[in-house]
Amino acid sequence: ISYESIQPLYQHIRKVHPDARTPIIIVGNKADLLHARQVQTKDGLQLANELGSLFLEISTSESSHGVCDVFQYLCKEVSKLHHSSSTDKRRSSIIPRPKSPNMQDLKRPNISKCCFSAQHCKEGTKLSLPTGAVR
Ligand SMILES: Nc1nc2c(ncn2[C@@H]2O[C@H](COP(=O)(O)OP(=O)(O)OP(=O)(O)O)[C@@H](O)[C@H]2O)c(=O)[nH]1
Repeated sequence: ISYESIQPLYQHIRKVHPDARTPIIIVGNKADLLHARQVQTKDGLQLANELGSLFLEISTSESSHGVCDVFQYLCKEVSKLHHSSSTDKRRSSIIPRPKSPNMQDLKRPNISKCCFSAQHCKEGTKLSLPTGAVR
């Protein structure tokens, strides 16, 4: 089951991105199929706790909100990282950056809005986290 591949996947992500701040969220789908559940919520929460990630259970068949929450959370976390790393760079830079945007800046997508442009995602959707979720 996919639950067992989370740990090796996590190791791979950490190896490829040694920067420990890469945001990670573990998502259990098909939460509506109660009778077919193979992973208990407490096991998902425990694994997420060990890996320092967030854990969510969603059902894509019931609504798109859960999926939106996942991407909204990740977009916000990446946006925060992006913001803090550019602030760090500005602080440590000896050579001042040009004030007008260069071509690279114009080509860069606005990651903080990547979820809000999705058809079913509403700006301001609140994340509903299960009790005991980390972070
Ligand atoms: N009941 C239910 N069915 C779902 C949900 N999400 C996906 N499915 C169904 O599961 C089947 C497989 O979905 P896919 O999108 O192909 O997912 P996959 O990752 O390729 O396959 P899985 O191994 O099932 O995860 C499809 O018939 C979907 O309609 C869910 O949240 N609830």
